[in-house]
Amino acid sequence: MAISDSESDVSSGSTGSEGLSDSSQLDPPPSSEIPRCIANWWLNDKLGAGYSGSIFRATHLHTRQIVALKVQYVNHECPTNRYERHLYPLLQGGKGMPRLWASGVQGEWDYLAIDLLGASLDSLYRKSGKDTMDLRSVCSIAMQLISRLELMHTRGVLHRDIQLGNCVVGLPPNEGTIYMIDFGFSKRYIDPYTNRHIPNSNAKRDFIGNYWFSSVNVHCRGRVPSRRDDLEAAALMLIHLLTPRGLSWTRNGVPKTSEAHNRLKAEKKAAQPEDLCKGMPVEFEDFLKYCRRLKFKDRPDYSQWIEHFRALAVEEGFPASEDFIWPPPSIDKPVHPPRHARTAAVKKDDLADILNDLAKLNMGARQILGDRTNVEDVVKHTKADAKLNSGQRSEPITISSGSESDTRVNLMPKAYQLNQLAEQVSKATDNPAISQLVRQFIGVLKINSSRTLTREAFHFLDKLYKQLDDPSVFIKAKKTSQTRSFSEQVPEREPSHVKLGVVARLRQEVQFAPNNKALASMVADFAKITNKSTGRTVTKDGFAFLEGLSERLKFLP
Ligand SMILES: Nc1ncnc2c1ncn2[C@@H]1O[C@H](COP(=O)(O)OP(=O)(O)OP(=O)(O)O)[C@@H](O)[C@H]1O
Repeated sequence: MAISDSESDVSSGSTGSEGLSDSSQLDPPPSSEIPRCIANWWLNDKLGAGYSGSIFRATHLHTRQIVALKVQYVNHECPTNRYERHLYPLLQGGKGMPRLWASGVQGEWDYLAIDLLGASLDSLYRKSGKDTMDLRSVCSIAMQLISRLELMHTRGVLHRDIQLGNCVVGLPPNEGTIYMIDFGFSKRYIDPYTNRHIPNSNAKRDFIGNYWFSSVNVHCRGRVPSRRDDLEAAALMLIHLLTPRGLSWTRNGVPKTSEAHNRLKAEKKAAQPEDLCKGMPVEFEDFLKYCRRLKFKDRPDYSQWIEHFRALAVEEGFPASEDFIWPPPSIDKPVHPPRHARTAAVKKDDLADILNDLAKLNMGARQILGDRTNVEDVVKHTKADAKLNSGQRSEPITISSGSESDTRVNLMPKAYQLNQLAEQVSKATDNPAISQLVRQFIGVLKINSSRTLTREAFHFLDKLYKQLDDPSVFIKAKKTSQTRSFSEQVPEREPSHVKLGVVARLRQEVQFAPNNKALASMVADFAKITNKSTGRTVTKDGFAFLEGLSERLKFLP
């Protein structure tokens, strides 16, 4: 933890200054090293150290009980033990909350004796050497972390410093449980006397939290933290774990100057959920957006999100249990087969192929990929493996095996997204907006479940078709096209085997479409052909067509 924004000697990225004494008024530093024995606790090995103190494995001299002893110089400028000893009693007995066995001050040393726990997620993840964490582990962390926050919030307490280093696993037999630690920045948000929520305020306040995951509202806008901000921090932490090399603003270490801190804040503030979550299952983007939509005093719907992440794990072929299993079992051998042939993100090989296909589209000097840092990274990593596929027939990427009815519950987030996009596209009044919506549509298709066109996806295409087909919608905002649905147009009788040929042609032609009406007719052809094919699968050519459509819309008046 750091006392001011410009402190640099911290590794966790935590920082705070609210309610802390000015360093110029501090008592002199401790006259001696930490003793081997504090109160009745014999200090063994050091487990970790933070800005304000050190943690030791310690043994009780009489009972032989072993605990983690958090030791702090009593007049430290950031006296977090003093705050934590008042917070722990509120959290006792909850799953994943360490027990406080004793606390006090002896001589110059303030100590807390708490349950001895295992490694932090930060250290487990670092030691794994991987540049992303596996999806099953991230789903487990999501379920447990949201549950822990629900418990803390139900007891009237905000954590305010959610980060990997503050989530630790239990020791056997509790190694599947994730515990919250470090309540040094925690605060009651329910006034114990009035039982009311703390008030909001527009006055700028000192930042308390950590650089990596504190919410945009708290970190970048100086707002008062509430339940939504703990949840947003959890969302950012989960997204960080699934992003190759982590969120971009975490890659340069803790900012050493206030200029560097301002740059970090600007980067965090500008990062949109859809960009941060490219290539991830849609639940993560949905979750971040949900947290950001919450109002200051809103109670988050914890159980809904726990169930979304459980459903995601199950769809991936993993157990529904939230237990954290580390190291993760091989992803080649899920406990039961996935209900869909589905991966968390676009497979690296597929992605390289799709991007190669796109690169071959004649778009002149225009940059097709824009600023898609994550995608570029993945492409860089797969460069060696990427096959040039010129002249190859386009193959379906994946085929759905389940019927729509037996997957409806698990596909709720996808269906919801698609319905929202359909709604938005029917109200869009210019081509750049439609282009953006098509891009989002592609994102939802690629990352959620099998890449089939579901009923909701057809609904979106239908609305898109209508909007493109009727130029009058652009004259008066909010007018919705009266064009008939493409499914009502004269049906074509093409055998399913022509699909690949038609979509490949569409993909080529879309870049030269002279106007929206021509694009509308292409959308109708694409939807009809895909509807007729077995499994209604979107092929690589299909995705290239949609990408080309989105690009073309940017340049048509
Ligand atoms: N109960 C515990 N059992 C085992 N290890 C622990 C325990 N509590 C903390 N640790 C270890 O010590 C590290 C620091 O703990 P903690 O975050 O509570 O201290 P801090 O001084 O508040 O740190 P920071 O300044 O990083 O916030 C943790 O990341 C963890 O590795």
